[in-house]
Amino acid sequence: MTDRLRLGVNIDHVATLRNARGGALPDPLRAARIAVQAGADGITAHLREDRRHITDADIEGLMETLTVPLNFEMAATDEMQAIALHHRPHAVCIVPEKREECTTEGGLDVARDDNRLARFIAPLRDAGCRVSLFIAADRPQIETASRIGAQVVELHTGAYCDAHAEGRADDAADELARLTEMAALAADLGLEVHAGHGLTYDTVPPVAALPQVVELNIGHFLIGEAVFRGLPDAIAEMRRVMETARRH
Ligand SMILES: CC(=O)[C@@H](O)[C@H](O)COP(=O)(O)O
Ligand SMILES: NCC(=O)COP(=O)(O)O
Repeated sequence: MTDRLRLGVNIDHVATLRNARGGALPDPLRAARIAVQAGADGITAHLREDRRHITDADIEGLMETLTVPLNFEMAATDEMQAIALHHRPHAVCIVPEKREECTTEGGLDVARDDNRLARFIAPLRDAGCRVSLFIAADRPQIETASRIGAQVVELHTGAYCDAHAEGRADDAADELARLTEMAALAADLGLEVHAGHGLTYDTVPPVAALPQVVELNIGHFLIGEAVFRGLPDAIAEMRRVMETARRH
């Protein structure tokens, strides 16, 4: 298998660090530029409703300066829809959000909220954005995503990564089997398949090796790793690990 797997670098946590002190540093836009120079195919940024990391000004700056596609992550709210329709980023990835959560805890419940989400994504598609739904690797979610007109699904890899990190090898294997089966189902239904959340150098290889997966979005680990080895090197190593897994 030789198809190049795209890497989207999520810069949320550069903004987390900036916001810890207020002010302008470290600058997420600079991180985005460096990520692109280091081999990122796209930039991902999540404008949370509480603006805990990425801000409206960050999104505006990314739209003005990015030379690669922006994957704009947002909740399915009227406020976020208006922002997306104003900027018209390359991709809009709709994610579930709970204000009190530490990070995105699960996938969007597309199966239960199908009618509302169908109405919600239609204008985004009409505006030329690729609509992606961030979902668990679960058959009803994937079938509904396809039925309501999403072009892309991003499979949540958090449960797999958590099981791996906690040494629950059997659970990690089960989660990986689920990702494998559901990536195939999504592709069969004509959906473009992405994956992400919590991926590291250790957990990325089997996900990168899934032939249906064409894009990985990775952030928290890379920004953490950048503290020790620098952002270009952290990203270059991720590319190397992904490409090695893809070749085998
Ligand atoms: C949707 C997703 O998995 C992440 O891209 C998202 O950005 C997570 O939110 P935090 O970055 O706030 O943890
Ligand atoms: N959608 C997943 C993403 O953008 C990155 O998630 P993480 O690597 O920050 O956990």
